[in-house]
Amino acid sequence: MKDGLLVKLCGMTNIEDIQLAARYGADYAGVVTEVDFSPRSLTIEQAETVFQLSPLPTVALVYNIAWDRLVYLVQKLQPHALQFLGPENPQLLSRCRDKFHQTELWQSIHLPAAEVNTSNTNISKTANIEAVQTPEQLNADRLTSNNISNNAGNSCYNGELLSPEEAYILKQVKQNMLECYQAGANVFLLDAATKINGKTRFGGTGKTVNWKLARKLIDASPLPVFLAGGINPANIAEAINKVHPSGIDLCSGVEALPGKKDPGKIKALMEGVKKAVI
Ligand SMILES: O=C(O)c1ccccc1NCC(=O)[C@H](O)[C@H](O)COP(=O)(O)O
Repeated sequence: MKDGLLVKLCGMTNIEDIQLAARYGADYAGVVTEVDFSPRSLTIEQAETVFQLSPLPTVALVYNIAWDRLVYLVQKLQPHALQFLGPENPQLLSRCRDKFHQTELWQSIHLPAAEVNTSNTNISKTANIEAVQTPEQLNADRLTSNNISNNAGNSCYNGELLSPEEAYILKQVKQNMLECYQAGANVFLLDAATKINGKTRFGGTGKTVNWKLARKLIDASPLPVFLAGGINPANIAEAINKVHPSGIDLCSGVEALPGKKDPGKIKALMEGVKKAVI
């Protein structure tokens, strides 16, 4: 990875937007690939030209993709990195580590959206998953009130008081990050999971995460961590200064409409980055 604060602009659907991002100094272009719940998703076939022509290192974002299709994706698109949007899956990371030697493995780590009041009652209304059935959804499961209620009592981390719910999430997420690191992950991205229209969304939500938790996870992480979730030109400097990430990752905050970037917003964002890191 490069030195300095890194910028990944995500949800790219066309080469013009990636060229624009490169001109303004972004470091990575993220393309959501075969994710049916994203309005910005491209099929592998649609993404081919974008990956071939990209002036920036590309990150292919996937969710619950079949193994054969993933192998095909890597052969066809040859991304710089694969980013797994699904809940942490050390077995999958290990399998990819063994198979794809040239490809970095990036893992999204989901936290509740910041405006979610993490009291038991509200968590069950907003971040709880109504049908937690598969092992892949364990990440979402850890946000549920049942889990949290077993961990009552305030905890203190680095002198700062955390609510019982925050302390619970911190402990669980640190453990998951450790397992992913041991399985071969190269980068983590902290992003918001939130319910929109009754469905839990694992990214592209425009919602910020709990920055206090994010900072603590970054301080404890053995790997570089990007901060994602609801970052935009107006809050970028504060995000960098408060959270100290290795990089930032954003999508909707620099869009004119879903899937189309806004040059003015990208320019304003990159100016904010420069101001914050000087
Ligand atoms: O961008 C999407 O449409 C998307 C949908 C589902 C999962 C992930 C998605 N994007 C992944 C990203 O890396 C985004 O940059 C990240 O989630 C932050 O999005 P935003 O809050 O809109 O900046």
